[in-house]
Amino acid sequence: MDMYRSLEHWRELPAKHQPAWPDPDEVRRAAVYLRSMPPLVFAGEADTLKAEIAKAGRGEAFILQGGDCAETFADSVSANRIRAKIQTILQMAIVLTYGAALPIVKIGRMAGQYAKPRSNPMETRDGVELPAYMGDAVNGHDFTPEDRIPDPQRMIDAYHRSATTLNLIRAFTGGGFADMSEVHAWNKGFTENPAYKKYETIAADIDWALRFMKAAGIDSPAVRTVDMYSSHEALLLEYENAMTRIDQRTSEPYNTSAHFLWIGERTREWDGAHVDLLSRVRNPIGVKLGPTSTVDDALRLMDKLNPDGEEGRLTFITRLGASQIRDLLPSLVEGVTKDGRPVTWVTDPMHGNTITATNGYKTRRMEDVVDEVQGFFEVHNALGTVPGGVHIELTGDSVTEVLGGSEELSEEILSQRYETLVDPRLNHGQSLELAFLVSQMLRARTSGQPCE
Ligand SMILES: O=C[C@H](O)[C@H](O)COP(=O)(O)O
Ligand SMILES: C=C(OP(=O)(O)O)C(=O)O
Ligand SMILES: [Mn+2]
Repeated sequence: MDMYRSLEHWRELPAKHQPAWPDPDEVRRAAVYLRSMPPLVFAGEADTLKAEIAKAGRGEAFILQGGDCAETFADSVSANRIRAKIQTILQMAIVLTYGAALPIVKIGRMAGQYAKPRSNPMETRDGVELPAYMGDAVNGHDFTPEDRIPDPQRMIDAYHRSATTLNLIRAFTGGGFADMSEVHAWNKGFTENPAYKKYETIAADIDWALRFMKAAGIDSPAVRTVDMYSSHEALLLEYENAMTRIDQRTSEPYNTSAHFLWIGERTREWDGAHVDLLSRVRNPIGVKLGPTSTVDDALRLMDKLNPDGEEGRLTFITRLGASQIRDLLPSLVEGVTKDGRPVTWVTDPMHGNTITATNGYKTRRMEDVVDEVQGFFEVHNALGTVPGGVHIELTGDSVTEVLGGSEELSEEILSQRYETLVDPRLNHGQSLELAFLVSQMLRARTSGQPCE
């Protein structure tokens, strides 16, 4: 099969969770437009990220991937909200760097996280049935036929909004905003909140380390700028296909919509369209593995997505749930390790821990999130394998969507600022708290001391 034909092979395979676009001609026109537009990322950047992910797989770096469950077009015009998210990720990264004594690979669920698979394709309210909200790249959230009917023009909007968000990410992370001392100063502000005072000692230690670096004249560009990569779930096949281009350097296909793409738990069939589409591009790729995943599934995915065992190419993002990770993860890791082809293991402690509060809100408990990460470390430490990173749904704002944490967010408070359109996100404080806790787990691992 020639390359151009093989890139379209996914069209012959079963494809789950695709919108019921009313007019196929409009979809084709949108795809033609997208194909005519410039790439959002450069293939060389995806290669650099692949090398970073390879390091995380070997235990020489640690991945922090975070952002909204579903980005929205409304938020994409708010520089403040985007900046708050970037700031949160940078603040978390500095804490993790200190704990791990390793570089942190920063990947946003940003600049393209606009499409969502839903449990039910339809939503019914007061006897009226409409298509479920599938993310701003597909339809609108308002419960009206005008909003909910999938509109291919939205894929074009998603492209433009991804471009402006990515531009802001590049500007902030390269333009002085990411200066380590600045970022650390924000963290000191965080530990001034009485709820988070217990992390003051670590913040003071980081402060001391930074002063030492300054005194010793360590002032490389790495202290003032950071690399931050973009990622999203590669759900919309027409969009991802249109953004797939041949790299002029290597003559290989790359998905140029983001540096890192992942395949969701609901579309990860090894013989399905999503796996086929991503099997043909050279970006680093992730696959979510939920509680029903078997070793056989993992091996088939490796055969399809990384047959030659290229380091950094394939990341398994497990999302097993706090109550199951200690039972389910060991056999998956053992089976994959026995195969010998490398993968990078990342934990998503969000999606296996979703619950419904007694007042009906879709939420998660911070203690479950922390426990799943703890279980992830325990399993890898016991097996002698490498916990390569964390994948978190978060925002930089003070929303009230996840229960618990040191600010003890309760069910009654959820309604105050419940703003997510799909899944509950850690707020700014909860995200930083998680970073402090994971930093302690990383430090315990590096130093060989048990975590308190
Ligand atoms: O983000 C993940 C899924 O898209 C989301 O959890 C699905 O949510 P639903 O069960 O409300 O459809
Ligand atoms: C859809 C998501 O997760 P999963 O595929 O793990 O359910 C997500 O990451 O928002
Ligand atoms: Mn989600």
